[in-house]
Amino acid sequence: MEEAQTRLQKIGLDETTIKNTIKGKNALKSILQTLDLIGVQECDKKIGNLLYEMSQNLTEALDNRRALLAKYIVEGKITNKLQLEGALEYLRTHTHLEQIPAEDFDKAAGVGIVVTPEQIKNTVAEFLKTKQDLKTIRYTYNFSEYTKQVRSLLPFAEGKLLTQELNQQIEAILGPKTEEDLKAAKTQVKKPQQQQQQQQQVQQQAEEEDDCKFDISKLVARDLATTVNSEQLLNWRKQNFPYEVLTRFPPEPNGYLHIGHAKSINFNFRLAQHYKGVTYLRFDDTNPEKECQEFIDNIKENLRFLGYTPFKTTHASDNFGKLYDYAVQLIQKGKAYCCFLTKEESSKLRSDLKPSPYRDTQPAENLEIFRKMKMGYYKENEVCLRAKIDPTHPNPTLRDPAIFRIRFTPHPHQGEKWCIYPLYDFTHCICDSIEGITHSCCTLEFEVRRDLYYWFLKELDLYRPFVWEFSRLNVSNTVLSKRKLHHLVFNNIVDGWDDPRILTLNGLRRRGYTADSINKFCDLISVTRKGNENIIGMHVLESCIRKDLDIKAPRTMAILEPIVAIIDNVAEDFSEELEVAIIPRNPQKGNRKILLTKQIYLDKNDVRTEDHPDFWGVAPGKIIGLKQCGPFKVLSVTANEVHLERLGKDVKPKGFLHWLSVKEATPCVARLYDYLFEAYDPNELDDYIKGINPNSKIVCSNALMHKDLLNSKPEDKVQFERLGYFNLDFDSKDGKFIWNRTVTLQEKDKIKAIAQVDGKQVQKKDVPQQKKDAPKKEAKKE
Ligand SMILES: NC(=O)CC[C@H](N)C(=O)O
Repeated sequence: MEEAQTRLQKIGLDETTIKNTIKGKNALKSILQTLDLIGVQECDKKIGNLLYEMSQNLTEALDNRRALLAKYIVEGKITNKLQLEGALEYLRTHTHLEQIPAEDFDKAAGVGIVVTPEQIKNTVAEFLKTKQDLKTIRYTYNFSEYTKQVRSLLPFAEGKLLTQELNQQIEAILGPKTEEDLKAAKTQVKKPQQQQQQQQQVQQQAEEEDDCKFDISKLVARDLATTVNSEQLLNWRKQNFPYEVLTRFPPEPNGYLHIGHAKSINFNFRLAQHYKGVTYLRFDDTNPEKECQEFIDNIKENLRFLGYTPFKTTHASDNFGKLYDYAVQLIQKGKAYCCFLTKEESSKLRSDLKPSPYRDTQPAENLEIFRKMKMGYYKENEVCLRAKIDPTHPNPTLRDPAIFRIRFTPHPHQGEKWCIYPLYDFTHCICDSIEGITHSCCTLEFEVRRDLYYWFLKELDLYRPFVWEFSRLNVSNTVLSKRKLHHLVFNNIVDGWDDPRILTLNGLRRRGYTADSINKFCDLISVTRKGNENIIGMHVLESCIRKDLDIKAPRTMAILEPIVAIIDNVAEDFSEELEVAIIPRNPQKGNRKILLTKQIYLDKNDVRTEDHPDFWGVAPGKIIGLKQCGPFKVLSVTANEVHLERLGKDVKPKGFLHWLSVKEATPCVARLYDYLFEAYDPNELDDYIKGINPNSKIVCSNALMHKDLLNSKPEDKVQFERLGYFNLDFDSKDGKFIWNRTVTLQEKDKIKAIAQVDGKQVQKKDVPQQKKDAPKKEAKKE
């Protein structure tokens, strides 16, 4: 490993990349293979990074192009990531070519397009002429927006040069920053540290644009440039579909949707909307053994929940008749044959790159067998229909893949009509084509299948949509693969498909995630072709819901583990009505009333019989605050009772606790959730189950809530002060209230590092020791 590290250092990779590469075994193998292939020991950082990027993007199908790409990089023909992406894109769409035509390839990779400093200068100058308000808004202009816009004018220019030039010219126009400018910047962002951070982020973002983050317009432009359809086919599409952009979301109804699907839904719908086009929901229902109505209904419901209305809902299975006819056409053309090999025999031949003995059966005979397959004449697996492509092809998906097979299983949407079913690859492209889809977007695992997709449409002379793959979503501390989710559900490791700890859309919804927060998350992570290995931290998702609920969720109080407290210095029948804002940030939502009485409940977690200097909660002799009603002195504490004395308002306690009057408290249950996996990336473990967090669910059965909540309905959301945001569970009925904690008020790590007591930062030592998942100290001042 040390040797690997030195080698990666010598090509100028940064330490984090090196660390991650060594961890991800495949990543390391790939870059070392590249270096070995071209015999490079040491090189410029820029070349090293490009070689690295290239190696990470080589799929199996492109492995034979490694040398070509490496040569272009080392020779300085490919000098940035945008060019590299162009080159890769070309190779991906031309895997069938043995020899790559240099001229076409160079064009695709932008070889020879040198953007001179002169050009950059002129373009920036032209661009700034269009910004007439710059002199008025001065340095408060939107840096990231500006960068993005110039960048789109000169896509092959080097990012850094471009931003440098932009900064220089702006300074030349505005002159150096005046005191006024500095003030304006300060009022824009309050904390200088935050401002700095933001600027850094923007800078980073601008640099990352070099990574060829595809935005929607680039995607469409590329489509137009590479369009391959004949005029006739384009006309056919134009006449039948009035939308220039038509996308689809094509789930197979064999499971529940998760956050990764939300990414795809969000992308497909937004892409179409952007161009005033529409999106279909298509059930990719070719496998009746795994599909059922329950999943179909659930997918529809999830789309509704997320706020998307498909222009049409279609079923691949509605095209079974057409697919049958297309298969007949292929047979007639001599491009498909019936194959009687067993599964084992055929996979052996396929891995040995040998042809099937049935490959040369004549079309007439194949037609007859295929007709008999449809009539139910053969048994399951006795025979299948295969496309006749190339048994020796380096891309295994092109080695005479099966396209129709026999299954005597009724279909959830077609009933008993069919006993032969088309397979995914054959079905998907034809359905896309029939539906006039312009952009067929899917995750990168499907990349190897793209050539096959194009092959069918070419042979059948059908309109060809543009296929574009994006990287799959990975989120930390959880798993998203269908197989792993199935395992968790069927082994009762979680409580069903809607367990609030998993990221199925039903789970998220039950946890209390709103559609807005999920869509916001999808916007935030954006859609790129960058490697499938990227993991988005769970905290990103959590911060989306926190922000959303901060402005939506009414504030109230609850107690997880009650203990009675008595205020000694007030009368037996004392009661004081306090009026407080429902959502402090949103005064329009009005006020709520709470009652302070002689007897109240506190949370046991905030109470100790013995004091400790690090502790600021309830302990004998302490001064504490109660939310909304000021300071109290703790007179005594026993295991089940606290005595307090109310103090005058001029005393300033360190922290404020949540409480409930015994007159206003009513029973409820609170479920506190934590990450389902302790491991950041459970997929990396030999056995991902070992990464499970044993304390991911804690149920507080004796909790209390304010009685105002007795009218709550499932899916109502509240903030229990200091405890977090909670969602009323679907199981709440017959007077039983179950609250699921959606998220704590502060990020896990931050809770550990600092705590703010009513707006004031306190040192770490002031923070009480917290048990895992114990109620956390509150972050924000209300
Ligand atoms: N091309 C694709 O987007 C693949 C869709 C496929 N039905 C799936 O659910 O994974």
